[in-house]
Amino acid sequence: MLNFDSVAMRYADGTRALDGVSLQVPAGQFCVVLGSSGAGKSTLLRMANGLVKPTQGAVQVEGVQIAAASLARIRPRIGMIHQQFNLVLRSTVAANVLAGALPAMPTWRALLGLFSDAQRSKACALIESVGLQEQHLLRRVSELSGGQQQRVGIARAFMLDPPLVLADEPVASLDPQTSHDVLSLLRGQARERGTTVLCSLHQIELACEFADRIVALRQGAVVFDGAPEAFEPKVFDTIYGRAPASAPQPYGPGNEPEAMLPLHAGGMLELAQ
Ligand SMILES: Nc1ncnc2c1ncn2[C@@H]1O[C@H](COP(=O)(O)OP(=O)(O)OP(=O)(O)O)[C@@H](O)[C@H]1O
Repeated sequence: MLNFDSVAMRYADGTRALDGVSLQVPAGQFCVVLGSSGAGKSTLLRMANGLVKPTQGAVQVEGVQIAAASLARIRPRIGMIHQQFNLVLRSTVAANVLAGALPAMPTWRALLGLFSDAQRSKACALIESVGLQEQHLLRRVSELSGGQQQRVGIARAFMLDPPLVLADEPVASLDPQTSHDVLSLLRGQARERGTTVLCSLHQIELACEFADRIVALRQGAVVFDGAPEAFEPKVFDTIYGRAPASAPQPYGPGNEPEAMLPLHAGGMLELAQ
């Protein structure tokens, strides 16, 4: 579904954000990119929808290489969920969710806001499926809590039934309980549709609870790639330079990850110093 082929990113000021990252995310996988601030998570996710062009290597979505010429074809196949929600605060919940359909609409219809009945019905169904009630439909987004706003963001991301969703620290600005609820919702929506998700997070506990696979970055390089239960305190130390506050909860019986692709037994890569 998503392939990063030896990608590197060196920004104009010389910052090396990514350094030779190779990663293949198969269809249907919930893959969490974990790392401390500045590790390169956002850069990696932004490469996957063409917002950042790698200075080395290439990215393919569904086998199509991301390039200026292919972006119009690829973008409607990717749903985006943002840390700061990126909603139009003065607009209603319904209008924000409908905006998720814009990338696939002819420009003139998009400009006039000419959504079809099918699109309106779909938006209503999505709003309900993310746990918002009918009375929320015409409420301004600015009146909602952070957790409710991110539910709107999730509904918008699924409006075109994209096979791939990129979630860039979707719970970074939410409290722990709301973070858990929102990630659970995202995971449920993705599982229901077989959607592939690449999601960046800071919180190891959430990564271990919801990911099929964890890819940990440190200083732009992959230092771990494997199943949550293989994520040992040693790896945590490598990423964050300290021990976890509480031991991550591994998957238990009946809650095994569906798909995982450790690079080799145990999923450990050489640990960067
Ligand atoms: N446009 C830019 N120009 C220069 N340097 C940048 C740019 N964007 C990001 N960087 C740098 O690249 C490195 C990786 O940044 P990135 O935002 O990808 O990390 P991150 O893991 O997402 O961090 P955070 O968790 O704080 O969002 C950092 O050192 C950052 O300062």
